[in-house]
Amino acid sequence: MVDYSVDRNLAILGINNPPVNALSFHVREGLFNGIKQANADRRVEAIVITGKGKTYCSGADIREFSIPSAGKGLVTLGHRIEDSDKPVISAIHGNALGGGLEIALFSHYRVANKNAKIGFPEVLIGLLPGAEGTIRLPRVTGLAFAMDAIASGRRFDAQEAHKHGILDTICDGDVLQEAKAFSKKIIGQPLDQRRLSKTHVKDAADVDIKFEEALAQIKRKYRGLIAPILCLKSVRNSAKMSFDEAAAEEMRLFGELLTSSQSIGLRYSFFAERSAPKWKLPCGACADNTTPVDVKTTGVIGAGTMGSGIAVCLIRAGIPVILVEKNQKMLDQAIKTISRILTGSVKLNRMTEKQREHSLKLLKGASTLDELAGVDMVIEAVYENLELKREIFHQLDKICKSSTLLCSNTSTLDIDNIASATQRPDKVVGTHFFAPAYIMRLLENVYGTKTSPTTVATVMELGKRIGKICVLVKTCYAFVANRTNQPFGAEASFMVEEGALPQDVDTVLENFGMPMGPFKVSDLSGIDVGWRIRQEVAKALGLKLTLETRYRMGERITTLADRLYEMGRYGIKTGKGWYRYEPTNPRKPIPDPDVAKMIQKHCMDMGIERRNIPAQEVIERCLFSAINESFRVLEQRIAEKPEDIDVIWQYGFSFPRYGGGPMFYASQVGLKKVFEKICIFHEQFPYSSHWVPSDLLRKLASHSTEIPMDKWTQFISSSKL
Ligand SMILES: CCCCCCCCCCCCCC(=O)CC(=O)SCCNC(=O)CCNC(=O)[C@H](O)C(C)(C)COP(=O)(O)OP(=O)(O)OC[C@H]1O[C@@H](n2cnc3c(N)ncnc32)[C@H](O)[C@@H]1OP(=O)(O)O
Ligand SMILES: NC(=O)C1=CN([C@@H]2O[C@H](COP(=O)(O)OP(=O)(O)OC[C@H]3O[C@@H](n4cnc5c(N)ncnc54)[C@H](O)[C@@H]3O)[C@@H](O)[C@H]2O)C=CC1
Repeated sequence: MVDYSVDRNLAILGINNPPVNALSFHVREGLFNGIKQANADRRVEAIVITGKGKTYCSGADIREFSIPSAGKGLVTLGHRIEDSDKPVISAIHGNALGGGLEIALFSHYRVANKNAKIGFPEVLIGLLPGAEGTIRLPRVTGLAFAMDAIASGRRFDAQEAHKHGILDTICDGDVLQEAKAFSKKIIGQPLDQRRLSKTHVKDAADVDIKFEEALAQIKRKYRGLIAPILCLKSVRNSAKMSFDEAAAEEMRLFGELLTSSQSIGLRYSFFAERSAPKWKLPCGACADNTTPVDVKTTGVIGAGTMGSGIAVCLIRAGIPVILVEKNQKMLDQAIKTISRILTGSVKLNRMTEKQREHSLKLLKGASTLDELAGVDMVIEAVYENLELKREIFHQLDKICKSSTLLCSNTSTLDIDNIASATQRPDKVVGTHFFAPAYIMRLLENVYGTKTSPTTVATVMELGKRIGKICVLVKTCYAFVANRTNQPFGAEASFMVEEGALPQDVDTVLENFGMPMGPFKVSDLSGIDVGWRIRQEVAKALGLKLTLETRYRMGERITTLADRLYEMGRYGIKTGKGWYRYEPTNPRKPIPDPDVAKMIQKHCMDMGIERRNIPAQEVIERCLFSAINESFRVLEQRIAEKPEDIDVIWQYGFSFPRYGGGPMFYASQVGLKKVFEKICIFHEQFPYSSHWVPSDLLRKLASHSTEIPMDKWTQFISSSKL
C-alpha cells in the first residue's frame, strides 16, 4: 500500500491504494515504517511522500470510521513525520483532502502540481479534520481562511493554496520531478521553523472577532448542523490554547462528532450517493457490463415548465437540442425563459458570457415532430395525458431514425404502456426530471419490461453528463419518487383536517430538517397544478368530483386543496394559497386567518372533530407512511436497493442529508418500532391503503435482532421477484 524506493539521496514513499489513495490502516502503517526506514538509511537525505496513480491522497478511509477508534494511528503517524530528522516533502497532484492534507501539513515542505485540489471536506461528513488539521492550518494561513476552509469543506485550487502559504511551490509538470529539484534547495536547512507544532497563529489577537463573524455566517448557512460549529470552535482553540491543549480538545470534539447521529447519517449518504448510479437489471445487465451509445443530438417535445428546464440542462452541457412546441407563443416564451435562465447563471458566475452564447446557439425551436428525424435521443415533456403521449410516441417511431432513443418525462404513467405505441419498446425509457429541471439534481430513470440494457446505460450516462444524480427504477404508477411521497403529503393534509394548521405541520417538518414544509412547497409549485392533475385522473377514471366528500373509491381523501383552488388561492403566483404573501415580499409565507377559518368551516361541514396534533405525530404519520410505501416499492423490486430510495428523497425532496432518507431513518428508529406504529395507524385510519403494513417490513421487524440495510432485500419472498 506504500511503495518504498530510493532515488540517489531521496527516499520516495508512494501511497498506492486505488482508487483515491485513502489512508487505510495499511497505508498509515506503510508510511510510518517508510519514514522510519528512510531515517535509518544512510544514503537518504530527504523524504518525498507522493501518491501513485491519479492522486496524492483523499484522506482517511471513511469506511474505517465505523470501527472503534480506527483513525487514531493518523496522529501518531503525523508526529513521526514531523519529528523526522530528515526533511519530508509532500509532492501533491490530484487531491490532497482531509487526512491527506493533514499528512502534508505534518510534512516540512509541500510542492504541488498546478491542477491539484486541496481541502478539508470532513465537515461534509459531519466531522472535523481531527488529526491536528484545525490546529495546523491556522498556523499557516491565518484564522479567517482556516475558518472558512474548514467549516465549509470547500475544495480550493493550488493557486489559492499557494497564496495562503499552504504550498511552497507549484509546478506545471510532473510533481515528483519538481519535488526532487526542490529537495536540493532545502537539504541541510534547519527544520524547527518548518515544524508547525513549533509555530504560532499569527493573528491570534483577533480570534474572538473572527470567530463571532464566522459563527454568525455558519448559523445562517448551515441551519441545524453541528459539525461546522465545532470546526470553528476547534480553530478558535488553536489561537487560544497551547498546541497540545488545542490538539487534545480537537480529538475530543472529533470523537463527539464521530458518534453523532448527523455524522453517521452524512457518512451513509456519502456512500448511498455513490451506490445509486451502479444500476442493475433483473436480466443481470449492469453498469459494469453495458456500454452506452453516444448521444450527440437531442430533441425535446413540449416547451412548458419541464421541457424548457430540460433543454437548459442539455445545452448547458454542450448537447444540441431541437425544442418542438405546437404553440408558437409558448415556444417564443420558452426561448426567452431559457435565455434568462442562462443569463442568471452568468450573474452567479456559474458560466461565462461566452459559454452562454455558445449554449444558446445549440438551441433550435421547431413546430413539428418531423424535425426530429435525425436526432439520437428525444425527451417528451407534453401534458400528463396517456393518449397524447402514446400518439406522440407512435409518430416519433415512424419519424425518427431506428437508433433514436425515445424518452418520456412522465411523472406517473406506465412506461410499458407508452412503449407499446411503438415498434421499438427496447428504446423507450422514462427520464423523470424534477422541477425546476435546471436546478434539481435528481434524474429518476425508469425502465420498462422491454427497455434494453443499452438504453438504460445511455440515459444513466447522459444524466451524469448533464450533472444529475441518476437513480434507476422499474415502471409502476408514479414510480418511486412520487409514489413514496404521496402518503407523506396526504398525511400532512389529513392532519390539517384533524386539527393542525398548515404552518404547524410545516414548522414541525422544517425543525426535523426539511428545508420547506409541504404546504409551503405546495404554494410554490401551484395549487392549480395539483388540481389539474386530479381533474385529469378523475376524467380518465370517469369520476365526478365533489367537494363534499371524505372518501373516493374506498380511500380517504381530503378536499381542502380543492377548496383553496375554488377560492382562487393558487399559491405564490396569486399571492394567496395555504399562506398569504405581501407584494413587498412575495415569497415570504405569512399564516392566514382566512385559511384557518376555511379549514374550520370545512371540518364543521364534514362533521370532523378537531383535536391537538402533537409534533411527534406529525413526524410519524408523514415519515412512517412514506417508509411503509418505500418498503412496498423495495418488495416489488421497483427500487433495487434502499439507498436508491434515500437518494431520491435527498435530491428530489430535499430530505436532510444528515438524516440519510426515509429508509435510513427507519433503520435508525428500529424496524420493530416503525412496524408497530404503522400497525397502530392502520387500525386508526383503515381507509388509507398506505397504512396496510408492507410484508417485507413485517418480515424484517419480526427478527429478534435488527437486520442491517444491506441485507433487507434478501428477505423479499421469492414469489415477489
Ligand atoms: C470516540 C473515539 C475517538 C477516536 C478519536 C480518534 C482520533 C483520530 C483522529 C482521526 C483523524 C481523522 C482525520 C481526518 O482528517 C478524517 C478524514 O480525512 S475524513 C475523509 C476526508 N476525505 C473526504 O471526505 C474525501 C471524500 N471523497 C471525495 O470527495 C471524492 O471521492 C474524491 C474527490 C476524492 C474523488 O471523487 P471521484 O473521482 O468522483 O470518485 P468517487 O467519489 O466516485 O470515489 C471513488 C471511490 O472511492 C471511494 N472513496 C472516496 N473517498 C473515500 C474515502 N475517503 N474513504 C473511503 N472510500 C472513499 C468512493 O466511495 C468510491 O468507491 P465506491 O465503491 O464507488 O463507493
Ligand atoms: N411540472 C412539474 O413539476 C413536473 C412535470 N412533470 C411531467 O412533465 C410533463 C410536462 O409537464 P409540464 O412541463 O409541467 O407541462 P406544461 O403544461 O408546462 O407544458 C406542456 C407543454 O407541452 C406542449 N404540448 C402539448 N402537446 C404537444 C404536442 N403534441 N407537440 C408539441 N408540444 C405539445 C404544450 O403546449 C405545453 O407548452 C408532464 O408529463 C408532467 O407530468 C414531471 C416532473 C415535474
